[in-house]
Amino acid sequence: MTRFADPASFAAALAALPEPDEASRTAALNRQARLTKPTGALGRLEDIAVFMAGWQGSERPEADPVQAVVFAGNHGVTAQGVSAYPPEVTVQMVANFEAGGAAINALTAACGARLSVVALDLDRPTGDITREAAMSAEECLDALNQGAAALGADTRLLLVGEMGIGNTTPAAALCAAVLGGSAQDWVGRGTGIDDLGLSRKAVAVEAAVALHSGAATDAFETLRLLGGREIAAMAGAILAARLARVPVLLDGFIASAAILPLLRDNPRFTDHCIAAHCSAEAGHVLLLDKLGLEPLLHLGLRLGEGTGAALAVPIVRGALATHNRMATFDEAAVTDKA
Ligand SMILES: Cc1cc2ncn([C@H]3O[C@H](COP(=O)(O)O)[C@@H](O)[C@H]3O)c2cc1C
Ligand SMILES: O=C(O)c1cccnc1
Repeated sequence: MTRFADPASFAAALAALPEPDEASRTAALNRQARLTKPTGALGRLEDIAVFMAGWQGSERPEADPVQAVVFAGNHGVTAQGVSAYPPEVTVQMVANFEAGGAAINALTAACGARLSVVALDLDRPTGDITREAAMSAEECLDALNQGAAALGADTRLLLVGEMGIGNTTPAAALCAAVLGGSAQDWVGRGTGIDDLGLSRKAVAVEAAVALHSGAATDAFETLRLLGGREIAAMAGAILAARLARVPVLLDGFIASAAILPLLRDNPRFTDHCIAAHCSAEAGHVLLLDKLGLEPLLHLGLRLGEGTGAALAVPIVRGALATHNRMATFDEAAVTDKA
């Protein structure tokens, strides 16, 4: 199990990422070329099968067990009036996840994924990022480690989601700090905030970036100063998945923003990630573009929780079903192209 002893060991892990197994990738590519279909006719499903083969180190990879984890955290920046809903909804939704009543419960049941929920110190919101650091180094390290610890030993495909009222604000601040641009480029309506709320949100993001961006020079400090507990936990889980060569289906704007500081420190970081969808949150299109990821789905979701990732699981299952079960030209006695 991955555990980061200190910020330096987190940075060291990020600097030495494992790569996919080239022999398995090549074997999977060769198999795709022999299956009974015109070359390339399964489009992106072929890429997904080869991607899974490389990370799993197997010519015929499997998706199961598929594991979904929802991380929950609270945010001091909600004091700035940046969300349409009150912060107590975070803990109430954790109870709803545990009772099976949230969208992610329905969607993980529908796609055949195990679901667990990790609530991170909900009674201790992070610092208001417009005024202070979100977390101390100890708190940030703990959140990263709780994320890393959530990865199941047998997981073959990881889905990471979040719940945290106000968290589209730190997510936008991470984007503005790492990628530049104005706060307006990165803020969106989140849970459905009105025009006045949206302008308060832009002001909050601007203030947070002005206060912290000079010190937010590496992934750890950026997550610590501008992120949140569930944001750091997602980053920790996605890094632990990489270290275990487990591919990740990325969810929406917040999950994508969580890995942005890691990508800045290691430009190969997203190699084990598939963007499941492009959310309706305004900055997500631009963020995915900067991450170099092409989303599988455009469904207008703006929920988080890992819902978009769960909806993409059947696509991965379809990719592996065709890859593993189709007959080759030889097996089916079908004439290949000349
Ligand atoms: C009932 C409810 C369930 C949710 N599930 C996810 N979110 C989503 O909305 C929040 C982010 O939006 P903002 O930054 O505007 O607060 C996060 O908790 C996110 O997971 C929810 C929000 C609500 C209200
Ligand atoms: O894209 C997301 O993940 C998102 C968007 C709005 C609200 N909550 C989550």
